Amino acid sequence: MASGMMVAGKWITRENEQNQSGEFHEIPTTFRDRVSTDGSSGFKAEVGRYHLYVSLACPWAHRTLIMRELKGLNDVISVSIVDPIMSDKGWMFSQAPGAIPDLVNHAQYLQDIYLKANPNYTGRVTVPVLWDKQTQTIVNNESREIMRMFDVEFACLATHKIDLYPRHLQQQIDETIDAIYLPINAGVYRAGFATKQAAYEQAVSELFENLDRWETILSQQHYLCGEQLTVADICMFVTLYRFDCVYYGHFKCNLRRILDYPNLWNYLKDLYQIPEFKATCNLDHIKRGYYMSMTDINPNRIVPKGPIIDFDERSDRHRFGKP
Ligand SMILES: N[C@@H](CCC(=O)N[C@@H](CS)C(=O)NCC(=O)O)C(=O)O
Repeated sequence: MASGMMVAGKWITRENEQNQSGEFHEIPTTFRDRVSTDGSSGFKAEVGRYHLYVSLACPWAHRTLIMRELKGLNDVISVSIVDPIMSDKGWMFSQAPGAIPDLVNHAQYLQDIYLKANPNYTGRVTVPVLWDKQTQTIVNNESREIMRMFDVEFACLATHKIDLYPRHLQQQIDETIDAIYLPINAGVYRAGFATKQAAYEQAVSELFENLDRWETILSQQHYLCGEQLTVADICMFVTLYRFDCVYYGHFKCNLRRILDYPNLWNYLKDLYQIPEFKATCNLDHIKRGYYMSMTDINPNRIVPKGPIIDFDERSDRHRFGKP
């Protein structure tokens, strides 16, 4: 997706992440500290201390925003939203509709934040980023860990007492998040960024086999881990929400649309209609973010007008009762 990365604190145009077989591989993130309720990790959960940098286009960042909304942490953790279109220096702050400039560090580019945390930084400059205003550093830039921190470590400061990682389901939730990651969440990218036919076909086959499997599971239960909404559903939602508008066309994931799966489609609408989910959804940022930033696969940067999808249409998930 990106145009470049940092090497020893310098921005360079990045080599593609495909290997010899044309398969796409993610480079792992590097800031892996942790906020804790009691501060024993060196980063205590406190009101106003942390800032979250996100892109509304990015599904990984989207997960953390949903968690922040669902927990009622909006007054505890401040947020900046980058411009939807990636610049040739990576993510950029702007006054674009739906964007929120960096009022904490007054940076122009997200790379400035990484450099502030580590002037010799080597790696990708990705969202989400959780920034500590007190020690002036990045605590963590891995969405799954940030979600967990918001849910568990910030629970004492949260205004909504919802538990999205309940103790009795933890193992099942972790297994579910792992199970959907490679074939579904990353699977769409593996298909979209494949540079060899075989790599593309492999990714698409695995993706749809897994969507078929979850379609069956969701015909029998309300959520991925049973009758309770959990963090695993947030992980699934961010991919399903982008699917028909972006992944189907732009990433060639076109065996079926989510609209063609009765259970996945109703599950998606059901989640979207939860106000805290809806508040984080911005199809304009998503469509322009993907179609205009990824010029390798869409060189003319044309953003399609459609499809027309009514995410507000009534969902049939009430048949499982109230959550
Ligand atoms: N493992 C990371 C992945 C985050 C990620 O890949 N973010 C993308 C946007 S969707 C990004 O910022 N890419 C910029 C780049 O690779 O330079 C997470 O889950 O937090």
